[in-house]
Amino acid sequence: MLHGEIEELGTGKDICVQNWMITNPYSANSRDTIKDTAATMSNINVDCIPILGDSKNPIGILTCKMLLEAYIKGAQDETILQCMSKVDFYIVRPSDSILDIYELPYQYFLVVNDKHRLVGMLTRGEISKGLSAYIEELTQTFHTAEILDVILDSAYEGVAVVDKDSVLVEFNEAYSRFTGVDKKDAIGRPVQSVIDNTNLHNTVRTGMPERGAIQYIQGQPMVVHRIPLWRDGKLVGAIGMLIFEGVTELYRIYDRFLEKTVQNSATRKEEPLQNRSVRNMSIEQIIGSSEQIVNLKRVTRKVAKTDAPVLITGESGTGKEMFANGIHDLSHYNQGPFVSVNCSAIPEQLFESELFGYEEGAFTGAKKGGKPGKFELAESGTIFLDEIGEMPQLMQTKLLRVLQERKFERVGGVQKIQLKARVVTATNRNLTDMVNSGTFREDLYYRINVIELTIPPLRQRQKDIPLLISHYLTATCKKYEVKEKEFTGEALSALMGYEWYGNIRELANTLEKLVILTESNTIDSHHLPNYIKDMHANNLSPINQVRQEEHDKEKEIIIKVLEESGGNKSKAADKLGVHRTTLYKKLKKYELDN
Ligand SMILES: Nc1ncnc2c1ncn2[C@@H]1O[C@H](COP(=O)(O)OP(=O)(O)OP(=O)(O)O)[C@@H](O)[C@H]1O
Repeated sequence: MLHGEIEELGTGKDICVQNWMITNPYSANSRDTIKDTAATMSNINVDCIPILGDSKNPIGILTCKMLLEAYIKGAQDETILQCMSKVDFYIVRPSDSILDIYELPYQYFLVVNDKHRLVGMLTRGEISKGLSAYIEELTQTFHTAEILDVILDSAYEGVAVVDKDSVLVEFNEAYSRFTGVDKKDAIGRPVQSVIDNTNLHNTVRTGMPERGAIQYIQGQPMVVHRIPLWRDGKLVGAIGMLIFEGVTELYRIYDRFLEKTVQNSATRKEEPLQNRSVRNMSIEQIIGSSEQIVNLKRVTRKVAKTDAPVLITGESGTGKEMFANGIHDLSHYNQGPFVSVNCSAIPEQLFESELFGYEEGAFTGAKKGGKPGKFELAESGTIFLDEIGEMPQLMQTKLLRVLQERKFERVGGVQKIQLKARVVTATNRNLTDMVNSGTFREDLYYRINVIELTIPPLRQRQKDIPLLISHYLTATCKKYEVKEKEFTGEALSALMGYEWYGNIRELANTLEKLVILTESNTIDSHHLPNYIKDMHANNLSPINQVRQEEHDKEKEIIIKVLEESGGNKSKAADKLGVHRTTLYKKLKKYELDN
C-alpha cells in the first residue's frame, strides 16, 4: 500500500511525532563530565540522553555504550563532548509523521521546535508503539469497512456510491441482482455506463439531494434517493438508493387515488388507455426477495421487451399468471388487453370456438352474428394459455399451425385473421415427460418454449414467506375491516417450516381463514391448522433441515468408505481421519452398527 493511501485511511493526527515522543527529556550539557552524566543516567535509568550545546540547541546524543567505552579508556573525568555522537541521531519536528521517519536508519530522533530547542525525543521503542497503535486502528478501519460491506450487501435496497468523479466505488448485491451487472465489473466504472438513466453524476456536481425521484431502470419505473456526500465542506461523492418496495407503494397510492377520483367524479369518463396498463398487474406486485424471485424478475424484464414465446412452468399457485401478467405489462403489447385462458376448464368440443371464435350458423346454437374467440379478443395484447398441458391433442395441432402461420380462422369462417397478440403459455405439468410419453406434441413444445421461466415452489424460497405473510395479513385484515393482527414467533416459525404444497395460493387462503377464525389480535401456533402444527412438531424447521442434510451427507460418506474398506472399521476410520471410537459412535448414531 502506498504511503499516501495509508495516511488517508488513518486519522493522520494520531501518528504525528508529538503524540509518541518523550516530552522534555532529561538532557546534559556538552561541558558536563562523563562521570557526572553517567551517574545521572544511572539514576534516571535511561540508556541515551540528548546533549545540548552552549546555545541550548541539541548537538548530539550520549548512550551507555559510549559511556562504557569512555570508562574503558579511563576518560571519566573528561567532558562528554569527547565521547558523545554528533551523527547517530536525526532531528525531527513535533508535527512530522511517524510513517515518514520509521524507515530512517537511526535509533534516536531528537524533536525540536521552531527555535530549534529540544522538546522531545523518540527511540525505536516509541516509534514501535506509535506504529502498532496505528496498525491496530487501521485493522479496525478495515474491519469496519468489511462489516459495512456485509451490511450493504445484505441491504434489501440497492445502494450505489460514486466518488467526486462519478465513478462507482460501491455497488451492493441488491443493485447487482437488479441490473444484472456484477459488483466487480461495476466498481471503477463511470456510473452512467452501469445504471440506466442515473442522475448521480449530477448530484455530485450540484450537491442537490433528491428523494423519491422516479428513475427508469431497464424499462422499470423505480423510486430512488440521491444524496450528496460532503466532507470538510467539499462534495466528495454521492450515494444512490434504489427502493424496490417504493414503486409498489406508489401503485397502491395511485390505485387509491384512481378509486377516489372515480368515486368523486359525477360524470364517469372513459379511462385513458395509458392508465389501463398501470392498473394491470405489474411485476412489482410480485412479492419476494429470494434470489430466485429477484433473478426471475430480472429475466422477465428482459424477455418482456422481445417477442420471444415464453413458457412459464411451476407448481400450482406459485405465481405463473402473475409473471405472465408482468410480461404483458412490460411488453409493447401493454396497451392491449391481457386475455387469460385456462385450458383445463374448456370442454374438448368447445376448444376451437373458444380460442378462435365462430361465424354465424357455424353450428346449431351458434349466436347470431358469430362470436370472436380469445385470440381475436387479445388483439394487440397478450393471450395467456394457462395449463397448456391439458390441451387436447387435436387442438395442439391446430394451435401449432396458428403459431407457425400467425393466422387463424373462426369456426365456420373462411377469412384468415392475422394473429396480432403475444402468446404466453404456462403449465404445472412436466411437458418433457408428456412429450416423451407422446401426450404433448414435440414440435409445439419447442415452438412455445423458446424462453422458459421456472418458478420454484414456495418451500424452496423460504426467505419469501415472511414477506408474503406480512403482505397477505395486512391485505386480509383490511378486506375484513378488522384491526391488524400479528403472529407470535412460534406461529411464524411453524408457517415458515410448513411445506406449502399449494404455494402462495394456499398461504393466502390459510391467512384468510386465520384472520376470520382467530378472535384475538395475536395469532399463536395453537390457532394454526393441525397439519401445520404437526409438521412443526415434526421439527422441520429450516435449521433442522440443514442439520438433517448434514447428517445425511455424513452417513452417506461413512457408508461409502466402509464399503471401500470391505467393512473393516479400523481401515475405514483411518481413511476418514477419525479415531476408531469416534467411528463406532457415529455407526451407532446412524444405526449402522449391526
Ligand atoms: N410472489 C407473489 N407475490 C404475491 N402474490 C402472489 C405471488 N405469487 C402468487 N401470488 C398470488 O397467489 C395466487 C396464485 O397465483 P397465480 O394464479 O399467479 O399462480 P399460478 O402459478 O398461475 O397458479 P395455477 O397454476 O394454479 O394457475 C394469486 O392470488 C396471486 O396473486
